Amino acid sequence: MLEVLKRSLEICPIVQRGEYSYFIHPITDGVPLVEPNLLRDVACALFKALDLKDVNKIVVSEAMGIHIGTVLSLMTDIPYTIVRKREYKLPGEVIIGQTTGYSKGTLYLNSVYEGDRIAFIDDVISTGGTIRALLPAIESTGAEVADLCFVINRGNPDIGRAYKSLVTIDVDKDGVHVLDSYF
Ligand SMILES: O=P(O)(O)OC[C@H]1O[C@H](OP(=O)(O)OP(=O)(O)O)[C@H](O)[C@@H]1O
Ligand SMILES: Nc1nc2[nH]cnc2c(=O)[nH]1
Repeated sequence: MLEVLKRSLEICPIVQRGEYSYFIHPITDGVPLVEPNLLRDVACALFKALDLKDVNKIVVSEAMGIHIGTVLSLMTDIPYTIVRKREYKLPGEVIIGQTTGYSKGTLYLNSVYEGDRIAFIDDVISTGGTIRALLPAIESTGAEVADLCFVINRGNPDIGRAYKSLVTIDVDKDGVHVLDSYF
């Protein structure tokens, strides 16, 4: 398990965004091509790694949490909501400031309510800025984040609580180096 993910990371291209070495990978970018066997590898590992007991909703973030949220939802029959970069002004919408290693923006959380037990998944964690902003926003609704798992962990940031990652990587100008994996 995770051999397909690890191999795909070791061969993925890097581009410089200023000082930031940005890896380009099917799970985090949708390019190069998203191969079905990679999606299956990731979906099965997420399903095995996450504690989904009594979880009634999956939360993912736009854009690249969406394909992994879709496959996990299909496997588990648990519905999911997407934290969007667009405002809807629906009742209960939570507005969240997002800062990553290379961008700043605003996110909008909908469809999470008091009493929900949430599994949060995302394609990558890097500075942890996004999830540090998202966790209190989800909890402000009265929901509980039961478990959270990132497919790729680059940087291993402290987010104030335990979290899971399928693979931990280091990135430099030469490429991606896989340091650790959950399975
Ligand atoms: O730990 P952080 O430094 O906050 O980085 C992680 C965030 O970066 C990526 O999203 P991005 O904002 O690039 O949006 P995208 O999914 O639309 O590419 C990823 O999906 C996370 O949400
Ligand atoms: N694709 C991609 N997404 C990221 N999100 C945070 N860092 C990165 C990165 O280096 N590559």
